[in-house]
Amino acid sequence: MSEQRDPGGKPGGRRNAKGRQRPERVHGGRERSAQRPSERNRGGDPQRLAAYTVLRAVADGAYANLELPKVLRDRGIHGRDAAFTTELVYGAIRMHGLYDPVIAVAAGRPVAKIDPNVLDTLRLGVHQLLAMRVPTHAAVDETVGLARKVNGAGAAGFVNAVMRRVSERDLDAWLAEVVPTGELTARLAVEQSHPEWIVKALRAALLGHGAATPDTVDTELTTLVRSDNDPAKVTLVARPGLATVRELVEAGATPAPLSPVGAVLEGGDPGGIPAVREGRAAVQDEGSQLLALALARVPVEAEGTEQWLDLCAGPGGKAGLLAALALEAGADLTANEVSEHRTELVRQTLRPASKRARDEGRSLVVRTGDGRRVGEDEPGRYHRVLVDAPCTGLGALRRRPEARWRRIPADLADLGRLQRELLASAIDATAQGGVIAYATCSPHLAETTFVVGDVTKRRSDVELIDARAMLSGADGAPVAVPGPGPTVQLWPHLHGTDGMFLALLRKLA
Ligand SMILES: C[S@@+](CC[C@H](N)C(=O)[O-])C[C@H]1O[C@@H](n2cnc3c(N)ncnc32)[C@H](O)[C@@H]1O
Repeated sequence: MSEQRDPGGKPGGRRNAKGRQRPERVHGGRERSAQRPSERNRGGDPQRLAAYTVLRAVADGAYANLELPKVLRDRGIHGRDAAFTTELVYGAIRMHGLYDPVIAVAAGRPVAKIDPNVLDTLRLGVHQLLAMRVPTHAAVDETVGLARKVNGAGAAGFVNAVMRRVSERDLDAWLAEVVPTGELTARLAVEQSHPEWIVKALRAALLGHGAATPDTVDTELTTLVRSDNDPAKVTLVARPGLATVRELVEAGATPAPLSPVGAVLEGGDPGGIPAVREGRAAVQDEGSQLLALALARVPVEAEGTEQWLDLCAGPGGKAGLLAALALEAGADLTANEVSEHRTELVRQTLRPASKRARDEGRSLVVRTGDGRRVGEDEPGRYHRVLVDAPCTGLGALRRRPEARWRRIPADLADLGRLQRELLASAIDATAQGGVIAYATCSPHLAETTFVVGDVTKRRSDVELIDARAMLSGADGAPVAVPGPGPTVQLWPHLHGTDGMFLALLRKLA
């Protein structure tokens, strides 16, 4: 959980020289306003109102990472105020697996019996009380003000009572109250706010990928699920031949710890960097960069121009890097995507590379199509094929706050079928001696080693190669990956990347 100060404070209150809100009275160590909540701050402040709006949109199916920037832009919320709103939104969504039991105790009723609109207001308030450095009086008063505006006067009284009860204890005391005793997975599910099936799946994945032993798994699992609640750093990729890491460093970033084409932006808007604005560089997780680089590094002998294929390319992050690498290598790239909308996003991403491809007489094709048909339609045509398969995204939970609550175990069955079909099609589409990279942003065994094992055991025209040997860090040294190989699993708590999986397969006769 991160700490973020309240930038706004209470409208109309006394302020110190730095513009900070001054408490009217200090009461038993807690700051309290002299007015009753019903008389104070009747409207809620713009940041909390914006956060509430995003939470309601997410409840209706929106994605926080898409909705929040829109709301911030529409309401003219910038700088520290935008950072405060972001922390409210991400924290309240991520952590409601912990906050809901707290709210239930404080309200004296299960959260299922609380109006969902009011519950979202309370989640925002509880996040301020238990995880942010917002003074108690401001957290209570502003949440009551927000409730009055968006939930009505009756609800505001209830919100006031619940907030006051929550504010009577600190985080440790609430953890002692609501975290169950017993199995670690059940404890972590509440303490670190994850559905328990995900905690169990991550435990199995740590063991199955060789990142933990039965002796170390409890410690590794605790660190891993904690890291899902830490905001991911903004990592940039300098697409080779179009931008350089140096250019990004000169714009304020620092070289990334792992990826030779990566840079970390500690603060500020990536869109303010010319290379990013022009599509020569982009925001991209370091793990994704390492995977695309690994596929490009595998030795392949091809007659004529190498043909590269990104089978599931939307929205185009890896295709953007692969296109730049293909141009550097004198290869052609086809980027395929089943959804028309996402194909358009790939097209936009590849615009700078497409221009260069045209200038150099290279082919860079972006098209819409079902990847499951490509093997049959274009057998043996490609020399390097990426299958960045649709998956549960359990390795990227820190980026998508609502994802953990949307996924259900049943998703694995449908995804597993699609993943197997896409991988089989990719193998069919690969020329003899060519290489296939199967990747997911999930470490779940059912989407990673089980898929690769099932597909490879049914066919004799493919063999696994050591993906670890193709993973080279910023200094040229191998990236340390736990486990016996030949597949690679990256971990947020070990590598600071998304939890990306990579298997490399060589096509035989
Ligand atoms: C994990 S995402 C790929 C991310 C992408 N490689 C990137 O780095 O931006 C998986 C993509 O597969 C697409 N997809 C799903 N089913 C597909 C199919 N049958 N054929 C091709 N693409 C498919 C999804 O629409 C989604 O865009």
